[in-house]
Amino acid sequence: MNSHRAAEPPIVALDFADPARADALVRRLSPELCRLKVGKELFVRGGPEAIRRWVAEGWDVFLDLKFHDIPHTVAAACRAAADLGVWMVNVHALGGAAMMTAAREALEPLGRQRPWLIAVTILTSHDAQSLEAVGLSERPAAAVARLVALTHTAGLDGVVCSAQEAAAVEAKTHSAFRRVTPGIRPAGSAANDQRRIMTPAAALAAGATDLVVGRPITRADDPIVALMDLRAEMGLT
Ligand SMILES: O=C(O)c1cc(=O)[nH]c(=O)n1[C@@H]1O[C@H](COP(=O)(O)O)[C@@H](O)[C@H]1O
Repeated sequence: MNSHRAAEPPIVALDFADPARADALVRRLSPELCRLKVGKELFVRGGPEAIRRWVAEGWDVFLDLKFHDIPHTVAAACRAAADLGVWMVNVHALGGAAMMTAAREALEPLGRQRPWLIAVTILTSHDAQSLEAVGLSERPAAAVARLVALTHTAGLDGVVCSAQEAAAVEAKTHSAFRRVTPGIRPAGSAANDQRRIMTPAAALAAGATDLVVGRPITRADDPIVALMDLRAEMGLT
């Protein structure tokens, strides 16, 4: 457990159909309170403009497009993400070692300016049954462990996994290897389509380094109250 270290601010998943609504929420937040995640829906609807603006305003933006393609294409896409000034970018570990290595090598020339590069292991919406249906007959935790090893060997900065696997990831890598965990659900909130979930406090206790939270904040009656409650549960004031 990383109790000796203050938790990093949560990452708010801006999964909105209307870019103006995403911006309206961002206007009520501050970079000291949280980081921002832009995923497929907002990016396809709004494009890179808002990202450039938020980065210029001092926000840490995680561009979550989960690249998964041939190495050349993914490397070029990661470089394009870096050119937007984002703080973190992700690929799918299932794209393989050559793809992840190409992504890392595309970012390396940027030195300290480069974004963190992490790999999604097994989506938090999967359980053992749905994994089996796509041909992965191992338990989610075993599949995550295999993909963590591949990601670590490829030299990436961390993984996206469920908080249920965070402790095992830390044990197999090192404490600075990021364990970015979606599927965070405060006690009593709806799981929605997530299957491998944990509460914020339990996720931190299990060794998650970066908590990703979407609907429990963005669909709350008052997103600011929900964010402050989340921060309180994380031990942040
Ligand atoms: O890479 C991600 O961010 C991600 C990986 C994963 O395995 N599961 C997962 O839910 N996510 C993202 O994390 C966010 C979770 O949102 P909520 O389920 O609304 O809290 C969504 O934007 C997902 O796209």
